[in-house]
This record gives sequence, structure tokens and C-alpha cells, in this order.
Amino acid sequence: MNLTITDVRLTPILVADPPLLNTQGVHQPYTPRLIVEVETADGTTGIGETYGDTKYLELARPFAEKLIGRQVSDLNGLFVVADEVVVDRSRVSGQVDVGGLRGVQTADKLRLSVVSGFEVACLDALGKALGLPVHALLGGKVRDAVEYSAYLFYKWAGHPAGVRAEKDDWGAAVDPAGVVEQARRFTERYGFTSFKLKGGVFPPDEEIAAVRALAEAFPGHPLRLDPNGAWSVETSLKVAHELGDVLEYLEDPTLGTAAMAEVAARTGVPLATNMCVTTFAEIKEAFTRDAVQVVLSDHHYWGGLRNTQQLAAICRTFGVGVSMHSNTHLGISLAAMTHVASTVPNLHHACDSHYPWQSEDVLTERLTFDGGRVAVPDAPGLGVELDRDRLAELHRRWLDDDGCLRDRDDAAAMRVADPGWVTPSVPRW
Ligand SMILES: O=C([O-])C(=O)C[C@H](O)[C@@H](O)C(=O)[O-]
Ligand SMILES: [Mg+2]
Repeated sequence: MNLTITDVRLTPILVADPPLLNTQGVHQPYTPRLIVEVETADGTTGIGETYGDTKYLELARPFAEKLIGRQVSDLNGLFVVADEVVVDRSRVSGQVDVGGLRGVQTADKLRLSVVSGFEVACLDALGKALGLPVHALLGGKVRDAVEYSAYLFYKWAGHPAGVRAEKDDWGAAVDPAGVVEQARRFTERYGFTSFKLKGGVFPPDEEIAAVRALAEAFPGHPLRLDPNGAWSVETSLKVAHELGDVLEYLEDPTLGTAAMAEVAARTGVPLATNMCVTTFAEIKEAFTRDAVQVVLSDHHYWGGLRNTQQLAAICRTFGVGVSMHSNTHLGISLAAMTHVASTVPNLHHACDSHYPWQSEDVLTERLTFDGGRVAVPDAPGLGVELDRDRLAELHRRWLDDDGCLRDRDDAAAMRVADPGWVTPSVPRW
């Protein structure tokens, strides 16, 4: 067995995305992702997936070059290599990431978001070479299936007229009835039993009404509302008060650890975050101030599957819950999320996943949800296979794009429908 990396292929693609609304705007009709393939001297290949915007590609290319000649088993070495990759200062605004709503942008976070795609590819290759599933390389699964929640979005029926886009059959959801109808489809199609509504889109009273409607339609089911920091402390407290009896948790009601701590001190509703605890450096302040009760991990920006396990261990130590955040992603990442989630003993909340919104994939076979759960693959590596023809088609779409879609920008996508739209300043309400 020769596990020396001899080739690394990076394939940026554009994948169809429905017109999902969030506080910054609307999803573009196609969103960028990067597919990573590593190949070893004995011909074993491993695949990974991460963000595909230019700022990630810029780092992934020199990173890939530095991997040639290293061992796929040298996972710690990936972080050493990452530190050698120079981040263009202009890419690090210090602001909340415009496309992803995942906290402040830093050079390290950019690097870790690239490392994660390579770490998953290396684990996939290593698992295939050793005949072991990725979860075994991570210490072994403690469950055979991972539970996901239905990720509900306010949504238009279609992208704006005249915009090239793929059609979807989800219909519009811009009021409580539409949200409940969407939730019903999620349960019928995938069997989900818990629901998260992406909020921060309409005034809080409308979103409270939507969650109330969900609670009536699905009594006793766990519900979450996530406005991505769009509310003031007082508004957050009002929503917590009005929905306290039905919420499993309130996700990032307000922006920043200090404001979250203030809300947490004045409500019994647990607060979850994928915005104020997004790096190891942010943990100490948030935990000591009791600002968050659940951290939503995301292997993409935490730096991979093993860092996710470390985050979970820290959460366990501090008695803080852990679950999983998701951005637009394909089946490679869902497989990776499922493998790592299967190894985390203290995962007591259903994980988020955008996967049901993605009608396109680069796998020969899509992963499926049964009763809201994904079975943990036991085949070697991630247990999924790349469809090269499909990858080539989606890459062709990326090549053909004039550059407008290669960097996700939800506010720009919103301006197509509403030319005066600017990213709302926070707190919005
Ligand atoms: O806070 C969250 O859960 C997210 O950031 C998830 C996604 O980015 C979501 O808001 C989106 O894609 O519109
Ligand atoms: Mg969130």
C-alpha cells in the first residue's frame, strides 16, 4: 500500500438552488461548491466538498499543490500546510460572511474551510485503502443512523422572471399556511419529525405566527426559529416569551456573544448558535458568559471531522449541547456530516441539512432520509461514489458562467427582484 498523494483535482461547480429567503436576501439560482479529489500512488482516490467561492478557490489551489508527496494519513499535517497558505487581506472583511451567515470572517476560518474539504477527501481515501468506513477512522460510530431536521425556508415559487434557473416543485411559502404546507411535504418525502424555520425574513410577529401554526399542525414536535441575528435583545426576548412553550431552541436571535448572553440571562428558552461560536477562540467567552446552550457545529468551517469531534468534547465538558449547522451542500458533505455525527455521543438534537433542497448531486446514488434519518454508511471510506459525468456537467456550468454566480451573494440575487435592496443593517427588528 502506497498512500503518498500523487494528484489532487479541484473542480468548482455550480449547483441549482431554489429561491430560499433569508435576512440578507435570496439564494442565487446556482450556488458554487468545490469538489476535491485526492489520488494516491496506488490509485486510491478520496473525495471531499467545501465552499466554492473565489476566496476559497484561491486558497485551495496552492494548498493542493503543497499536498503532493504527503501521506493521506497525515491529517494533522493538513493544518501545518494550511498555515503556509497566504490569505489575501481584502478577503477578510471582519464582517459577517455575506453568503453564509456563519459569523465573522477571519483568515483562519477561510483556511479551515479549505482544510475541511481536503481532510474529508484524505479520510475517504484512507478508509478505502484500509477497508474501513470513515466513522471507524474517527473512533467508531455510537449510532447506526443520524437524525436530521426539516430545514424550512420562506420561499418564492420560482426565481425572478427572466433569470435562468432550474424549476422546483416545492411551491411558494411566504405565510404561515405556506410554511405548514412545506413542512408537510418534508414529512411526507423524508419523514422528518423536527422542524427549523429560517427566519429574519418577515417582521417577527409574522414569524411567530408561522411557528405557532407549525406547533398546531405538528403538536409536540421539536421546533426551532433562526433569524440569523436579525433581532435586538428586546425583540429576541419578546419572541422567546411568546414561543417559549413550543421551541426546542431559538437560534442566533441576536448578533454577538454579549447580546446573546443578555438574552440568555433573561429567558429560559435555550439559545443555539452557528454565528457567535464559530471558532475555538470564541468558545471561552461564550461559555463563561453562558451565552449559548447549544453549539451548531459545521465541519466545513471548523476545519474538518476531527475538529468537530474536538468541539463536541469541549461542549460536553461545559455541559453545552451540540448539533449541526448546514449551508447548501451536496451528498459528499452529507455523508461526511453523517459519519462524524455518528461518532459524537453527546449529539442530542437533530442536525440541520440543506440536502433536500438540492435537486442536483455529483454522486452516482443520492443519500436518502428514512424517518428523517440517514443510515451511517459502513462501506470503506465515505461510502459514496463520484459521478464523473455529472461532475463534468456542473463544472461546465461554472465554466460557462460570466462570473456573476461564482461568488454567492444573496443580496445581489435579491436586487434582481428588488433593485433597491441592500443588506439590512442589524438589528433589523
Ligand atoms: O444560520 C444558519 O443556519 C445558516 O447560516 C444556514 C444557511 O446559510 C441559510 O441561512 C441560508 O443558506 O440561507
Ligand atoms: Mg443558524
